[in-house]
This record gives sequence, C-alpha cells and structure tokens, in this order.
Amino acid sequence: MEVCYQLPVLPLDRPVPKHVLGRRGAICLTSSPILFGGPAPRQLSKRRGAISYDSSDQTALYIRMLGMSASHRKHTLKTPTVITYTHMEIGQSEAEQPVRSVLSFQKNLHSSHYSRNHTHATHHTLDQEYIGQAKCLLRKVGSWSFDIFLFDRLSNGKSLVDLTLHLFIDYGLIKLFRLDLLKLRQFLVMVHEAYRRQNPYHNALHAADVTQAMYCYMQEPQLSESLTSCDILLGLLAAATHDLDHPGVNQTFLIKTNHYLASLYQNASVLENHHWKCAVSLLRESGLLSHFPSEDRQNLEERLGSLILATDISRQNEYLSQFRAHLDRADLHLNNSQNRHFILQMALKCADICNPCRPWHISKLWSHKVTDEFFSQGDSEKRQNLDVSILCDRNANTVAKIQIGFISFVVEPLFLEWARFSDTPLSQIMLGHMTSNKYKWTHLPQEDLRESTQSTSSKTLPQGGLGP
Ligand SMILES: Nc1ncnc2c1ncn2[C@@H]1O[C@@H]2COP(=O)(O)O[C@H]2[C@H]1O
Repeated sequence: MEVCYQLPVLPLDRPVPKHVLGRRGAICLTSSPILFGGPAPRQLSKRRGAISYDSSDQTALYIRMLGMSASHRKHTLKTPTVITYTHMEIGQSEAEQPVRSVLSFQKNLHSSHYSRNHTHATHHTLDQEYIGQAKCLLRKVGSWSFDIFLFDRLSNGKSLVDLTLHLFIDYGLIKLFRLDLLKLRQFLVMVHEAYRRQNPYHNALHAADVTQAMYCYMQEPQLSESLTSCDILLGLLAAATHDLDHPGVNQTFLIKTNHYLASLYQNASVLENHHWKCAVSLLRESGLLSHFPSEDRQNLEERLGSLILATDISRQNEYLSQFRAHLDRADLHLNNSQNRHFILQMALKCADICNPCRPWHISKLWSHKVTDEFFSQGDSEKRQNLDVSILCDRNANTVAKIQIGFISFVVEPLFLEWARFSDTPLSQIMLGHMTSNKYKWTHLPQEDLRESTQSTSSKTLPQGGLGP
C-alpha cells in the first residue's frame, strides 16, 4: 500500500532541525532516495576479505577461541527472504526435541504464553503500564550506569519490549514513520518471545542491554548531530533483534553437529544470518512497515542485515582495521550516508560487547552469565564426545581468566578506537570501568569474585515482588 506522507518536507540527507522534532534531533521522513533507495552501503555489495585468522596476534587468537574457525569462513550476504524457521533445540537429538520444534517460528510465537496473555495489553502505551519505579528508572535510560537487571525485574521480565517502545516514543519515531502503535508493540513482543529465555546470556535481557547501550552511543554529540531518522530507526531495530533466536551455542558447535543452519548459510556468519532473517521475518509478519514503499522496505531490510552481520565477532579485526584506517585518515564525515552506516555498525559492535565497560556490579553479572553459557556448551560437547571448545571447558577455565583475555584482546582494542572517534566523557567512563574491571578480575581472590556475583539490583526489589 502506498502511503501518503503528510509531514512537512524535511531535508533527507541532513539531520532535522531540532525545532521540528522537539526533544530529539536527526529525524526525517522515509521514502528518501538517499536513505532508502540510494546505493547499498559498500559493505553490502562487497564480498569480505579474510579475517586475520592466520595472524599470530593474540587478538585473532582470542577471537578464534570464541568459537570461530578460519576454514568455515565464506561470507555472502544473502538476499532477504522470508524463511519459516523451526526451533531446533541444539544439542538434542530429533527425538528429544520438544513438540514446539515442529511448529513454525511464527506459530510458536502466536501460541506462546506471553502473546496470549498480553494481547489486550497492547491497548496501553508503555507509560500507562509502568509501575512507578520502572517509569522512574526509564528517565535514566541515557545513563551508562543504567541497571538493566533491575529494570527487567521492575518490568516483569519484559525490559526489551518496554525499553525499546519507550525509545521509539521518545525519539518520536511513531509519528514520523506513521507507525501503528499496536503493531509496534506486537512486533516487540514477538521479538522478546523469539529470544530463548533458557540461555544464560544470549536472551532478551542481553538484547535490551545492547539496545540501551546503542541509545547511549546514538546520543553522543557526533552521532546525535548527524544521524537521520532512518539511522535511528535502524539502530534501535538492529540492537533489539541482533541475536534473535540465538541457540546458546556458537557457530563452531553448529558446524560440528551438522546443524541445518550451518548448511543453510554455508558455514559463514551462520548465527548472524539467522538473527537477521528472523528479524526480517518478524518485521514482515507484524506488518510494522507494511505502509512503506516496497523499495524503502527492502533497503531497510538490507541495511538491517548489514548491521546485524557486523556483530559477527570473527570479523572483529576486519572492522577494526577499517575503523583505524578511517581514523588515521580522518575521513569519516558523517554527512555521508555510507560513513554514517559504518559508524552505526561500529556502534552496534561496541554495544554488543560493552558489558566489560559497565560498572563492576553489572559487568560481573554478565561475565558469569556468558561463562555459564560457554561452559554449558562445553558440557554438551563432552556428552557428545566432541572436541571441547577452548573457552567452554569448565575444567580448564575460570571466569576471571576468560574476562582478562576477552577484555585485553577484544574489548580494549575496539573501545580505544571508539574513544578516538568519540572523545567524550562517556568514552572515558567506559574505558575507566573496563580498566578497573580488568584489574579486579586480575587481582581479586577467586573467593571474593564468587561472593560478589549477587546483583545489587536484586537486593533493591520491592517486597512482594512484581510478578514472575
Ligand atoms: N564478558 C564476556 N566475556 C567473554 N566473552 C564475551 C563477553 N561478552 C561477550 N562475549 C563474547 O563476545 C561475543 C560477541 O558476539 P556473540 O554475541 O556471538 O558472542 C559473544 C561472546 O562470545
């Protein structure tokens, strides 16, 4: 359906004057040949070169330990198509798989507990539903010390839905893009449901955390002055959906267990391609963007893919070298749409692995969660007589050891470059937490680290709780 946009014509390739928007800058209309119909970002059309797997540098080694293998890399960016996914329970035999695995991805969502019980709630806007404390906390959504664990509890475990909806409203995206609030909420509920709650780390809470971090980065001066409405829409959508239906194991595991996703995506960015296709699938099913001209919709889906694929940690060095080269040449001009897209990719990459840069009481919780997931993959590998992935062997690792390696070889190199690009108080705060967290993992006795894993946020919950 063609849509008649009746909002005033705004400059499409420039940030929108603040007075047009109210509180937020950088909003403009859709249907822009620049934003939607323009040439696909360079990363979309180009086949990737090989990552420095052969390099002996420690960063490459660490990244390889995160579960990628050079021989499996063959990058292609697939054309978005709607694929009906089934939930395969990784590590289980066909016979062990629960009945829901034979349902389609969408049917699963529709028949889910959450969807059934929240259909009527879609008549409410976010703020109407909020209890006072969650609402209060949301006022600090732009703060780096925002406690997503506490917010998740206050929002009855649906932090991803509430936080993302709040940001859409806050940015004025609903009006600007003529979004249907009910469809938006339904879409976000479907996104929430498509994350697997049994994963210790790759679940909806991680997506909420990444979305909040992405918001912080998009609020940084350079970005907030230059991002367009489409960039913002994409940034939020990509952050919220970037790990959809994550199975809780890495690509190597999928490859060595002959999982169908590995063959579907030819062993290249298997998980990221899956997350992207799930996101496209949910976008189409929800009809959220059905009023956009099809060319714009397609462009948005492709850009969404390019952002989500950038979160493939095995390609860290590739992106980092590009970033470094741009910074050395000082040629990242954010009035250029391709440069803005690249910065959004880097921002999403930072948001995805920013947990070691959070305050200690939050950061250490993520560290334990991600390690739980690694170790549970290792246990499954042992049960199946497979080689145990290095970081996944609970007998050969400690949380502290993993954290020190991850911070030194993956997080620090990325955030140092980010701070070069965005030399702001936030960047200094993140580097400060990162350094002090690394110090704690290095110097605190193991017993102290174990004792301190209880979230301060869980202690601040009101008596009686707020539901399941
Ligand atoms: N605190 C952490 N410690 C160790 N590895 C991490 C941590 N946070 C994120 N990661 C890894 O970084 C990866 C980023 O991409 P994935 O989400 O696929 O998987 C993530 C984990 O493997």
